[in-house]
Amino acid sequence: MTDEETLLRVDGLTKHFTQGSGFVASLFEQETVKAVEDVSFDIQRGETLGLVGESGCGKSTLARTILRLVDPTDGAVYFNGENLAELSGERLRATREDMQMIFQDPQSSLDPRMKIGPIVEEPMKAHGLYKGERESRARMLLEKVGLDPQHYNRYPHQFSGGQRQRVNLARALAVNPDFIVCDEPVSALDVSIQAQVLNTMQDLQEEFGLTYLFIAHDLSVIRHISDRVAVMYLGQLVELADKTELFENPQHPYTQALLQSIPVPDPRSTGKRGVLEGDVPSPIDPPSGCRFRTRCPKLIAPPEYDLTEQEWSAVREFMRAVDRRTFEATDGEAVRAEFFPDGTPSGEAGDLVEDAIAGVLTDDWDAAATELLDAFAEQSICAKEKPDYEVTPEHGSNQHYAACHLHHTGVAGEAPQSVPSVGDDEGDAGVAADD
Ligand SMILES: Nc1ncnc2c1ncn2[C@@H]1O[C@H](COP(=O)(O)OP(=O)(O)OP(=O)(O)O)[C@@H](O)[C@H]1O
Repeated sequence: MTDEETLLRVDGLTKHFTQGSGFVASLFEQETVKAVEDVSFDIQRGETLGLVGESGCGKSTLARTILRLVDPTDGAVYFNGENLAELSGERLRATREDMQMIFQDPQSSLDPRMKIGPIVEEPMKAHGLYKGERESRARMLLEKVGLDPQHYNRYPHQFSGGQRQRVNLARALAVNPDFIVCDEPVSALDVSIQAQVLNTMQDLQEEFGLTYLFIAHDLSVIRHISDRVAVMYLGQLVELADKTELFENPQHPYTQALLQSIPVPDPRSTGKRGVLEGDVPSPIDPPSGCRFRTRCPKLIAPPEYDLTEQEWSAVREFMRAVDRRTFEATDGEAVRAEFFPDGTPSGEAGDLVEDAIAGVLTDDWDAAATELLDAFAEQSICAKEKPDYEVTPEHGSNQHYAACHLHHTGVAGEAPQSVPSVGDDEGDAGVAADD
């Protein structure tokens, strides 16, 4: 891809929030929420980059930082090759016109006292554009987004949720932008009308040559609209690939878990769905190395113990169960039978496991968990290094980024598996087609 094709370049973008301010807060150690950490990607002209991740993983903060609604802690955003931080005056004003945003809640983003025509005209006025032709442009845009231009004088409450989001679309288009950040634009809408609004957005993209950064937590929505997909976990990008590549050949265990947790409408399917274990850690003190490692079913064994895959799997399960106190510990034999039916490992690893079993039997869960985590989890490459790998794609030729150490050449272990496709190629599972 040439620079000509790149509309937006995000380079090492980082946003930390420091809790509390003022004199009293300054007397205490301040907690820093690491909401976005070292995120980099490009968006090509005319494409839709889908950004997906669980609630709280930093999607909105990333979007707001890209648009400079909040200042970044570190990193840079280049739009049309220009560093946004270095723009001022007329260039900054013109760039702000080119970058618009649509939010999740179509109701609260529309002033209930204003008619929809003037709502659409508002950005034109704010930017001093289209004088003398604002009303005709507003009517034209209402029609383009699928509304009746005759409804120019109606109020937002006279429209359905889907129609109100269409008003928002018309307003975002008012100043003829190149780039629109869409932050969960259909999440608040009934599933039955989501596909209609998404289809309109795709039509508008083609007609107006738009580029979208499309944020959603719903993978079926992401699959419907995206050309490429970026997956975010706890403030960081974990995977980025072409849509087909990401859905058919996911390489990060977090992406795989997300895909496996999409409900499949098949009553015969009894397979265990990929429900993620444990809670998302706090962004105030995120795990070192790979932030997903504390929940990762494929955490890599520390090399020093020379465990078989089966032994490591048992140790990993036991370590997590002790940490989360998910079992009763009254009898050592019962604990061994539950976690190590083939016997505890030999050597140092086995001694550590036996120590931990003794610990939980005397109700010293914290010490047992700390010992196991320090000896095993913290010694894994997953805890020691930030993963950063390019994978050869199986579908298409675009870059496939996967932040998982299973792609490290020195790592022996189970390679990430692809998961079954979750729908047809149009990817409309869960998104109905009618307005
Ligand atoms: N102004 C702020 N001050 C402190 N922490 C914040 C602020 N804004 C966001 N955060 C924190 O940053 C993290 C990321 O939040 P963000 O809203 O970006 O996530 P998200 O993925 O968009 O979630 P959702 O889908 O629920 O909106 C969260 O832990 C959140 O509590």
